[in-house]
Amino acid sequence: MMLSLINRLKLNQVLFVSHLLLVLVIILGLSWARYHSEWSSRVAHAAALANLAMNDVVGDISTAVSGNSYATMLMPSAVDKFNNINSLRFFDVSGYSDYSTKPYGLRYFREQSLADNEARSGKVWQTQVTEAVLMDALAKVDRLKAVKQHSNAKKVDFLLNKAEQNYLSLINSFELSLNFKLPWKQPEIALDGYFLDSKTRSLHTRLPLRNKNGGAVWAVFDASELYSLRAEVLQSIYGEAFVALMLSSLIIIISTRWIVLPLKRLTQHMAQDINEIELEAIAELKREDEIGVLARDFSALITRSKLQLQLLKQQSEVDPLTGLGSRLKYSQSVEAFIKTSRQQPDYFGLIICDVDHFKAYNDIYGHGQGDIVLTSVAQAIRQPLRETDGAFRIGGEEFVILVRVAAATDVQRLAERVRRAMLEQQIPHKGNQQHQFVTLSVGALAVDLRQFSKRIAFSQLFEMADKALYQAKNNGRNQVIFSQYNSYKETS
Ligand SMILES: Nc1nc2c(ncn2[C@@H]2O[C@H](COP(=O)(O)OP(=O)(O)OP(=O)(O)O)[C@@H](O)[C@H]2O)c(=O)[nH]1
Repeated sequence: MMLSLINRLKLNQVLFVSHLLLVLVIILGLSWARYHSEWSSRVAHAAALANLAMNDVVGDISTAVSGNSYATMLMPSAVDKFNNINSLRFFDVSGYSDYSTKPYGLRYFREQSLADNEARSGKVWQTQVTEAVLMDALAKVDRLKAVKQHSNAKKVDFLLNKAEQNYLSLINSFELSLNFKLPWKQPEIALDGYFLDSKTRSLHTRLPLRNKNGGAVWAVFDASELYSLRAEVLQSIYGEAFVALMLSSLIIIISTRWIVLPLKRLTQHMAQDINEIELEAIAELKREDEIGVLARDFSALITRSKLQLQLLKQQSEVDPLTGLGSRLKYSQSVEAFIKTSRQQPDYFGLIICDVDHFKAYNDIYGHGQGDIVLTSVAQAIRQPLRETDGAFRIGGEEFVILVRVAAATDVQRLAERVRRAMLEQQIPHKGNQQHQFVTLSVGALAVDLRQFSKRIAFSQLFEMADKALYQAKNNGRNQVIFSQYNSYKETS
């Protein structure tokens, strides 16, 4: 199916389609590579900017983790600091305090990004709050309340107040942890690495903590701004690819035409009749490339063919035995002969000569000798003719003379001279008992071209001359029977 489709295509179509496919593959490949590198570098740049913005916050968090302290991180000023980081939506801190083996856990989440201009405040909470921790904090409050009943010391008031605050904060964190559902899956990324989540359009980074026991901050940023940049990148790449495709198509069209047009012109030359081909008009002959070679080979072939045709024509127009015109030449010349004759107010003569008893001659003297007689007949015919007259051997021993003369009797006179010229050669012919020499019977027809009707076909004129010849044979041979078109006379 595919193969038959390809076979049906023209050369220029194949060239165009194959080049276009090649160019398409190259443009797609280059565009994809360019998009990939551009997009990757933009994402890397966005991740580096996000990490830079987190730098201060990571410092604060590291200090808090080091001292296992949550209070500073839960203060409104700290939350403001987190809120001020452009596009930060979430972070999760996991690490170990430097002074105890307790795990440290803190989370920040801001519902809406700043991208839609709604600067909502985020929430921060502790993540390692278990019921046991809550019970401990409540027990501490109860203990301090019991102490307060026996003491009015200000320090007890302060400690009780702090314990109550801590308890409330822990309850708050506990509830937040219970109710919070992560909108993202935590990706597996190395420290200082990043990951762009196309589904949620968010950029994830993982930053190391700077305290002794270490830990990491997983931060999530809103990436919608990055995606709008991607649309710009794509648009510019599409634009460049389109321009490249248009330019390439133009080049393909020009180069295809450059190859195919000369071939088309060459085939047009080839389709012409060989005699009408003008070799000088073939511009491709001057080309240096393969088309030039093809054109020169074609030109040499045409020249050779023309020469051979000319040779063949000459051979087919001449009777090889007698050197007179052949039957083919006769049939080609006859109409032209009448047409030329009709331009002048004179006579057209058609003379048919036939060797008498030639079969007998061949039988007695042999075929080779018969051939010599035929050349002698040609000689006898040629003698009285002018250059403008035509003489042909149209059959074995049958000859035709076409002449133009001023008077009808000139045709008769000419026929008579031929007959006599043959007789005068005195070639012995025992089979021609009446005359003893080789003789000719002649049928001659004169046509007055002023009376000549266009409606009469040349074959009818030939029939009339042939009838005269038949009569000459019947009357005893070695004689001329003369007739005229429309009038019929007889001489001997
Ligand atoms: N030698 C030779 N003979 C030829 C050639 N072409 C034809 N002939 C012979 O010419 C003879 C013609 O014989 P016919 O047509 O019977 O006529 P004819 O014997 O001349 O008798 P009439 O025409 O009635 O006088 C045949 O025997 C042919 O073989 C040729 O090229 N060379």
